[in-house]
Amino acid sequence: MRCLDSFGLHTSSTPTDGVYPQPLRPTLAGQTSQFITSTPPPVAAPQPKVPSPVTVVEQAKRLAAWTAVDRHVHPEHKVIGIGSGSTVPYVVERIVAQGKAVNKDRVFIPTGFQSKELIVNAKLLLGDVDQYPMLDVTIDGADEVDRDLNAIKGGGACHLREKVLAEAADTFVIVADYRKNSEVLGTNWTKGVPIEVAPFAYAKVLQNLHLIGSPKATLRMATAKAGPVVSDNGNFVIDAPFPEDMMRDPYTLLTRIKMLTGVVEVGLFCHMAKAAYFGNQDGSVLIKWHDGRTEHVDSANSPALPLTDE
Ligand SMILES: O=C[C@H](O)[C@H](O)[C@H](O)COP(=O)(O)O
Repeated sequence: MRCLDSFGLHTSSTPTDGVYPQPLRPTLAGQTSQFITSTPPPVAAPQPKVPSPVTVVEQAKRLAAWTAVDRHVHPEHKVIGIGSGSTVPYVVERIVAQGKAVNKDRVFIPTGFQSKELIVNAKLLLGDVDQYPMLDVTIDGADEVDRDLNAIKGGGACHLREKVLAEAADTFVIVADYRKNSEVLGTNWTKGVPIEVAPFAYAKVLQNLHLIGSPKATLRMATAKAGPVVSDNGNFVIDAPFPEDMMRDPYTLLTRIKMLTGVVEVGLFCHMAKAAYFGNQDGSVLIKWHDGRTEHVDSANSPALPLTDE
């Protein structure tokens, strides 16, 4: 059943005063209680199950992913790139739903450890980009996308492989929830541009970044390990926030950072995506195309989704 209309509009299930009857207090035998002698208070109707904010975001991710797969992963596509992050599992979910027959002679290329696990666990055929350097389509998430479809990627430190697979694909498509849709990069994603660096060069690159306009650039530290985050390629990651005027021209910024010796790859994806799909809170999907067109798929035409707490 499609029931997306209540998406996110009522997010609290905490009873408010007056909604639920007060509990009856135990009474001594023979003693009269106001609750027993007076008319019982009205009993509130059962509350509909409403999604928590987390579920609304997850449903938005899933809507974007499913819609993008429906439109861009066709039966004739045999080599498919699978990106990284929390939106991509829904991409794999929808591809699996296309059926065993269509998937049996497809090969799936991961952008890192996480997507490799997704592919293997879904019992899809795993390949690598050195065997398949030309992909039909790559679908991936993003940390933020601007009005020209430039994207910040690398919040999960996967942007080197992600960029290789995006560039190797005939079609590169971004899937995300509504929070990632911006006019200018750096508006919502304020942690900075992820920059993968050769470990021995990190201090020198940090100095360079401070000088070119990111005084707060820092080495990304691990949270469940002492020391820095180490990428799937054995490198370190720097997060470099830049002022808005520099973020307004991400391609120039990308080329400046990439010229710093020791930088392996920059999490700015400029002029790469053909389309970006954003799942919205109301169950609709906004599609931004590379040529500036936008398209709005309303909830009635979006793929049907179960609205359950997951
Ligand atoms: O390195 C990680 C990737 O660039 C992800 O695609 C990006 O962080 C978006 O992830 P999510 O879908 O979890 O927001």
